[in-house]
Amino acid sequence: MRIRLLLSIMPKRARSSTMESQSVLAKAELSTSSRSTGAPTKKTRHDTKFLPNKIATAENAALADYAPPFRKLEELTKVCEKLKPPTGVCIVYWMRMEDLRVRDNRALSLASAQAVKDKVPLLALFVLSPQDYIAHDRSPRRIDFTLRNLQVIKDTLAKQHIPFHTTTHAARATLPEHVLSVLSGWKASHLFSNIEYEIDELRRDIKICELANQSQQVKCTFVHDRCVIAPGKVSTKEGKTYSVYTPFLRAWTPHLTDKPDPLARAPNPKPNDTSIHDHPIFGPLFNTPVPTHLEGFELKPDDVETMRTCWREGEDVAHEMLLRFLYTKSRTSQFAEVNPLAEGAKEPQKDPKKNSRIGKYNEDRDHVNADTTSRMSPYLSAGIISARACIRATMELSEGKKKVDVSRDTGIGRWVQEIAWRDFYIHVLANFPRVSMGRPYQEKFANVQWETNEEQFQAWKDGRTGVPIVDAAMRQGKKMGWMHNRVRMITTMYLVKDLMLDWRLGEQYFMEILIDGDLASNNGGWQWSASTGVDPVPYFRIFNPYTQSHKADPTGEYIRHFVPELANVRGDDVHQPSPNLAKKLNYPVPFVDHSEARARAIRRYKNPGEK
Ligand SMILES: Cc1cc2nc3c(=O)[nH]c(=O)nc-3n(C[C@H](O)[C@H](O)[C@H](O)COP(=O)(O)OP(=O)(O)OC[C@H]3O[C@@H](n4cnc5c(N)ncnc54)[C@H](O)[C@@H]3O)c2cc1C
Repeated sequence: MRIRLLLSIMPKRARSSTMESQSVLAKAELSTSSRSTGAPTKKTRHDTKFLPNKIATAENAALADYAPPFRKLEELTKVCEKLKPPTGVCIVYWMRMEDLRVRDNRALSLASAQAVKDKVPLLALFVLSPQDYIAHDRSPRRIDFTLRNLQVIKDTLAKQHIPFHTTTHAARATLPEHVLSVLSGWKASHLFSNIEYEIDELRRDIKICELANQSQQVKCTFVHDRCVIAPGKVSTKEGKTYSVYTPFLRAWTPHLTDKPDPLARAPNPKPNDTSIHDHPIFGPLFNTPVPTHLEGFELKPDDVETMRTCWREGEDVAHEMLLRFLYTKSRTSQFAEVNPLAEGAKEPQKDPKKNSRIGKYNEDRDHVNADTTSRMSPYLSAGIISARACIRATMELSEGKKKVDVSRDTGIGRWVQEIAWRDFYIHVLANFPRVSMGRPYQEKFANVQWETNEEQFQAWKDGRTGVPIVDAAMRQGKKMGWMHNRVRMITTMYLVKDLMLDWRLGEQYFMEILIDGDLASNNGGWQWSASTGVDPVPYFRIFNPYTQSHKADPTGEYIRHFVPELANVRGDDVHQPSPNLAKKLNYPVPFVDHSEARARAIRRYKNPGEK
């Protein structure tokens, strides 16, 4: 029944190849997507015949949870370690979408060490996979950001005489064979990569390991790099994965002092010999261009400008953003679509531990009317800076104290806890693949009855629900490709509990517009608000969007900026304009009464399957 209800409206992200057959949903995705005013478009898909299946059956999700591909990859990696490949003429580092950096990159560092040991050159590879981007709802903004960063990486590596080759491979099912054939053409003996924990990516790497083990030509090494503490390391006494954050954090913290040191900086790659430029195959790789755009993922012209202003590419920028957060104070003039690193946007603080953005993070982090948070998420989710580099920097701020501050009472400690949330959701993703498969973590809520209302869903996307804080946030997302955490929580809760629309619709939409779209954190956030996830908000604790609005935007400046209809409204009215005022200002009135909607949501969650 639920599926049938969804069919009429539901465009859904797919992560797994063992999905229920729902090509109808996929077709709906192509026809009813979020491509209206202002949002980046996917006008021409790279491959319109590619219609990924959408939601896994409960049985398939349970099977995947029972034997997570992540565990299988770990086992296979051990087998690979024993392989003795024939002598090759190069070593290859395969960069993927979540480790777009040269500094402090474990797989790249290991690949370089192997190249030095074998006295052969190091080569770097990136494969653009448009079908994966369609299946995973990658936003054009994220793809554009990736391409911009790849260009920086190509230039950086070229200075070290390391060629960086970017190719495009259309059919994602044959990506493993494609990568191995590139390696074979280059006569590579070793392949190094950082692990990606999404189910499709894990299955792809498993296939590569299996093929490489069969052929005995290439030794594959997949290493943990994305988290501060690797998935699998933090477990309960019974060896299980934590599904509640607080005990996870308690168990996570002692691992920070493990040996080998999880915070240690991975050495930078060593340069190749300059003679590589004369090599008949490797030399020309220096000249292969990084594409400036990918068909089907082009940005709208005005979006190009905003993305380049708000989210500049490159590792240096990521590190500068971090320093800005650690040493300068937040500004009301910086909460919106401006260059965060513009001259005058920063002002070093005398006592940063108290006065900087991080110093005030504990008190201010939920305020959206200033740039109170780091804005590191686009850089962290694309791996342009490592999470461990962020933690190391907080230690330097704590006057070189050896221990990492994880206290709830300090700004630094609170911020480190947010990085731990990031780890938490990645650990969940690795160990409970069901969250990659469109299933609720808590299967008991799979049958909650959703409304099917395209008009309301569209109004939510467009920021025209008549609830100012929701509308401001949705317009911020559309404009900037980024939203503050607090308003992500408010807007998601509003879609799910007030409008009673399926959380997966919103999850997909966020992926399509955000530049920091990341399956683990996005799914974690959505399932938190939908009360279906690991450690979620209880279903009966429903945000009142108007109370939340006062707390998040105490001055109303954020609403006035993003909702120009309300630009001249002062006082409480900006949070909840009366119907008369709304009419006068050509601003919508809400679709639902909050207390009635709240009662409806509680009823439906209490009795899944019933209206
Ligand atoms: C519904 C929903 C969807 C979200 N989708 C994403 C997403 O696609 N990508 C993404 O990176 N984050 C996502 N988050 C988490 C969070 O909202 C953003 O990481 C944060 O707003 C980014 O701003 P910042 O870098 O200034 O964060 P800061 O407050 O400065 O935090 C520092 C870093 O900690 C991590 N972090 C902070 N809060 C969380 C959290 N709740 N869960 C996981 N990691 C966290 C991020 O890497 C962030 O950059 C989502 C949250 C919700 C509620």
